[in-house]
Order: sequence, then structure tokens, then C-alpha cells
Amino acid sequence: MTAILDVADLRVERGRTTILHDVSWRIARGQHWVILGANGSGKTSLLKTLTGYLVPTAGRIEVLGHRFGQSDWRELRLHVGVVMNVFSAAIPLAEVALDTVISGKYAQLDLWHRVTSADRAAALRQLRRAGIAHLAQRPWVHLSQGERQRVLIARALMARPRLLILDEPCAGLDPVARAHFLAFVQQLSTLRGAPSLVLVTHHVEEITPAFSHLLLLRRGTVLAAGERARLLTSANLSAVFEAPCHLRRSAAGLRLEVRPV
Ligand SMILES: Nc1ncnc2c1ncn2[C@@H]1O[C@H](COP(=O)(O)OP(=O)(O)OP(=O)(O)O)[C@@H](O)[C@H]1O
Repeated sequence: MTAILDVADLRVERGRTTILHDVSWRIARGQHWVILGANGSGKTSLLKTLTGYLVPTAGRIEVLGHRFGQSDWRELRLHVGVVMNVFSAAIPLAEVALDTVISGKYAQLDLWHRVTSADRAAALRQLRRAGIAHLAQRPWVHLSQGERQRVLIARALMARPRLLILDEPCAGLDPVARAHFLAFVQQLSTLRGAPSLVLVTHHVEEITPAFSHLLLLRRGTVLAAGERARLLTSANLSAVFEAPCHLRRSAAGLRLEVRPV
């Protein structure tokens, strides 16, 4: 069956620096992944490469069987939704949430368009699904960080992506907002026709049961990729963070203890 994403021997070099070394990674339908890596391990660079913002030096990227470089990348981007904090800066402060969500349908196309009543209804459905329909008319400037993340996800879902990448979506959330947000992501993963999710994080607490697979990165290389049950161990996490760590599991979820060196 065609993979949602198929990356083979991806290498990114800039000047004399190799940022990604021969990364291979395959996402099959129905899988939800976490990319876990320390600061500087190459997570953002990998995402930028997958979405066409960083040009690879070598290797192959296929999204839904379309090869990067041979297909129109702008069209492929419609299949890959990305929620990155850096994109937030481009949203006009006075824009209300409903309009931000509607723009998700057209933003990546560069086409002249007229918003239809069907677009409005679809955007409202997405806001409702994200639990924030009551914020439809609130301007971006007045939304909290957690509300903004939900608006951005609703916006990304307007294009009906097959893959939805969430880049550190819990950054800046308080513990309660984070728990609520993760419950929302968990719920999103169970919806019929849901995209494959990729959550990028440094925090094991954010690896909720929704996520079936892990990509562990260290210094631009894949340390391991596969099923969470096999990879989520203290030994692997110690290797990821290059420090002795112990993974604690409890009813409340996962927690990582860093042992004093
Ligand atoms: N254009 C560039 N030229 C040279 N080095 C770069 C470039 N872009 C990124 N790097 C380096 O590549 C490495 C990986 O950076 P990247 O931002 O992808 O890491 P990250 O895992 O997302 O880190 P963080 O968790 O801190 O956001 C870093 O050492 C960074 O300095």
C-alpha cells in the first residue's frame, strides 16, 4: 500500500555542516508518530525539508507516492498540514478565528478566491471540532496560546491533509492547558478520516496513547524508528538525550527523570 510519507537516505548539508545524515523514515496509513530529539538534533530541519522549505542535498521524499522534485510541491503541501509556531507571526492581529480557519483552504494555493458560505460552514465545523466555536469572532491578538494552537489545527484541517505535523504545539502552555490540548489531539486521532499525526517534542509527557510510533533523532541521525512499545525505554531515551535518564510510567502518564551525573 502507498505510504503516507516515505523518506529515504535524506541528507541536508549547508556549507560544511551536515544537518541531517541519511534519514530514512516511512509512515503507513493509520500510524501516528512522535519525533523526539534533544535541542539541535534536527527536528525542525527535517520538518522544513519535508514541507519544501529546506532543499535536501541528497535522498528521496515521497508524499502519497508523489516524489519531491517531480511533482508540484505546492500541491503536495495541501496534503501535509503543518502547525509551527513560526507561522503564527504571519497572522494579522485583527483577524478573527473564523477567517484564520477559512484561509487554510486557500492559503497554500496562491489563487484568487471568493469565500463561499460552504467555506464558512466548514470552518465553523472545524472550530466546533476543536472545541472553540465560541471563539469564532475573537481576533487573533486576544486568543490565548492554547486557543491559538487549536485555531491553527482547525486551519490546517480545512485543506483535508493526509498528514498533520504539529511542531512543539505544547510550548508555552500551562500544565492544565497542555493536558486539555493533548486530550484534544488524542480525540483528533480517533476521528474517522483523521490525518496521520506527527508530533514533534522534547517531552515524553506529551506521548499520549494516540501515538503508535516513534522517530528518535540524535545529532541529525535516526537513532531508531518504529513501534512505541519497543522503543520507549529508558535506554533509548538516555541515548536520545545523551544523559542517564529513567522513564517513569504511572496512571498519570509518562515522566522522564534525568539522573544526576
Ligand atoms: N542553515 C543552517 N546552516 C548551518 N547549520 C544549521 C542550519 N540550520 C540548522 N542548522 C544546525 O542544524 C542543527 C539542527 O537544528 P534544528 O533547528 O533542526 O534542531 P531542532 O532539533 O529542531 O532543535 P530545537 O529542539 O532546539 O528546536 C543545529 O545544530 C543547527 O545549528
